[in-house]
Amino acid sequence: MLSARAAAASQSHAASLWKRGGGDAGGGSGCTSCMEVRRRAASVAVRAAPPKRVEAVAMESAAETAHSDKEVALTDGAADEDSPPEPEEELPVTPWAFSVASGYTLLRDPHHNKGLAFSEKERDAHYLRGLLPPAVVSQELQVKKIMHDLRQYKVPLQRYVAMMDLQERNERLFYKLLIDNVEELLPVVYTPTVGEACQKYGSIFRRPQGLYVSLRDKGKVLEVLRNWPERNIQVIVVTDGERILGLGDLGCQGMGIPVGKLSLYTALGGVRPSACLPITIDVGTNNEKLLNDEFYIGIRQRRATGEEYHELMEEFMDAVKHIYGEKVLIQFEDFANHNAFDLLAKYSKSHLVFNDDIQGTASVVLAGLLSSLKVVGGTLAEHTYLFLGAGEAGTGIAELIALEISKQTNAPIEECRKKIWLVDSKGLIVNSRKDSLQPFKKSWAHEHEPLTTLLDAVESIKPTVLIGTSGVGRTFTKEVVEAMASFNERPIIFSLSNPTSHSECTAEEAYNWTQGRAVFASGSPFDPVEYNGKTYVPGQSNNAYIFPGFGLGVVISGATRVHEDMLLAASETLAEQATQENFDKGSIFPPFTNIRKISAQIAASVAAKAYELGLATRLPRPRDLEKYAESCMYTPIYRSYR
Ligand SMILES: O=C([O-])CC(=O)C(=O)O
Ligand SMILES: [Mg+2]
Repeated sequence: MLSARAAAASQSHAASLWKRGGGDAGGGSGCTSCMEVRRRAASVAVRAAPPKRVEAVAMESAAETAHSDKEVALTDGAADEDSPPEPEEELPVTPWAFSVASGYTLLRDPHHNKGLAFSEKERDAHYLRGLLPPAVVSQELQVKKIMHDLRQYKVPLQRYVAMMDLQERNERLFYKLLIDNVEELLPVVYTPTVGEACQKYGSIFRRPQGLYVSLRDKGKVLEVLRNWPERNIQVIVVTDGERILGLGDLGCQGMGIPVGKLSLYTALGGVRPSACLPITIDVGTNNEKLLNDEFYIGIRQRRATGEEYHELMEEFMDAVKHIYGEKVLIQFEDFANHNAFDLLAKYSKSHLVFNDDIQGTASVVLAGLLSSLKVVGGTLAEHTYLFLGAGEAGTGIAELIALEISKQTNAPIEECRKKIWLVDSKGLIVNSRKDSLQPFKKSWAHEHEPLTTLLDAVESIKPTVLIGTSGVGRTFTKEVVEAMASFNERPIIFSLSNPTSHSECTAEEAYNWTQGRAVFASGSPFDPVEYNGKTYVPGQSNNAYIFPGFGLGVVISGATRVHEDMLLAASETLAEQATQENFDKGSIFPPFTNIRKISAQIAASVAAKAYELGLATRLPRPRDLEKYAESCMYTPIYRSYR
């Protein structure tokens, strides 16, 4: 947040622009400090406004400053000390004029709108009198009303659309609702409903919620990024839409995923909404259905590949660094295997990058395994692991398990990998297949006779842990699960593919086919299951437990790179949060209701690791990192604009 002086300075900048401005809202590159003005002073580029309204902005900014909490102070500090270098070239003068967010405009500004919660005094001060019905209500009552409305919708997609509308109308209320009702609303704004939303994104599209960078923008990506109205971005989630959850290529409509992930960054991890930037890279789609869909929102061509693809990605990555500096966390999300590993390997040398599907999923599953051990006994090294699916999630998890075993036993990583077996669409990954394997699978090719089915692999390897990351539903058949139950007292079975319809088996199947003995977790949520008079509450092994806290830890420490030890630290911290009470109910994860506390703990351990590794740049190191993380978290309580 700007200091009062800076706000006033910004305001005079706004005012002078107002004098200079030509009128209409529109695109075009924005002067970066004007972007600040737009956000900080709640200005909206619409039309020239009378000077007295400009004063109202200054008052509002001052009020916001007065109410600024640590969440804001942190970003201010960051902006002062660590502002990314200003671009060297001359910035174009924006043709925009700025009016202020008061009156009617204020009601349509989602960052500041409070609807009926504007007080009498605020209504007087901000030209709202008469624009709202007389009732003044609390934020709590607004939450109650919207939850009541949402529950009237029987179709999940209608709830999703209602939530997106709320986010566009009143951002703080959206986050308050999500935080206060996290268990109920996570499946609405996130998996599974977000999957259906992406499939139908063109039809339900109302307003853009992120930035679209398409092949047509080649050579102009910097300009595209400059059009985004925020300056101090801390986290970007970017997808190219090629592997959305387990649903495959959804092209440009994958945008629902970065939008959803970033709303969890804010709700679960406390990163300010204005510091989050959802991006979709549109290089076309190979999804014929979408190419023929009249409502499709992306470019209508088959996917660009090879040099053309990588040139656009490179231009994008360079532009991000140029505009936002080195400390913006770039989360790669739902890229296809054939790009995900290469992009991560390439850009982890030059950028602060994190692949959620490889690293985030690995970290949450490792946490799930560490707490499963408290239920089934043994050490990580004493178990045998079999995966169905050898893509980003499968190999990412496998590698993190091997790393943790190596850390615990001091054995070489190659030895530790031998405890872990993977099955892909062609069968068990074995040495004799090595030549034809994609590079990221090669380290999992062990000595064994070739086997083509999962059931054969289960019967031959006799794993204690079975993990599904195949993206294909119902592949853990009754025979497979019963085989697991025949040689394990407590088989560990994780069906991780998303959304729910792609889960390798349901929670009910896992409990029924093992007579309630399975230690089960899934990627998407399942309702509690009754079996033999006992209620089982299955845990959700979803990277949503990790990435919000992980990202917060990176941001508060000013880490410049992601290191695998930071992932291990996140896993260990999450594993410590599961209690005997959770185990008794059948879950190896704590409930999402505690997630903000858990995220602060994860952030603290990730930040501590970053300091230990010399990767943190925010100095001095706060003494109590958990308290510091908590104090930095965004809260959606309304501010007073008097
Ligand atoms: O989004 C989720 O629920 C988990 C995830 O990253 C994926 O399945 O790709
Ligand atoms: Mg993903």
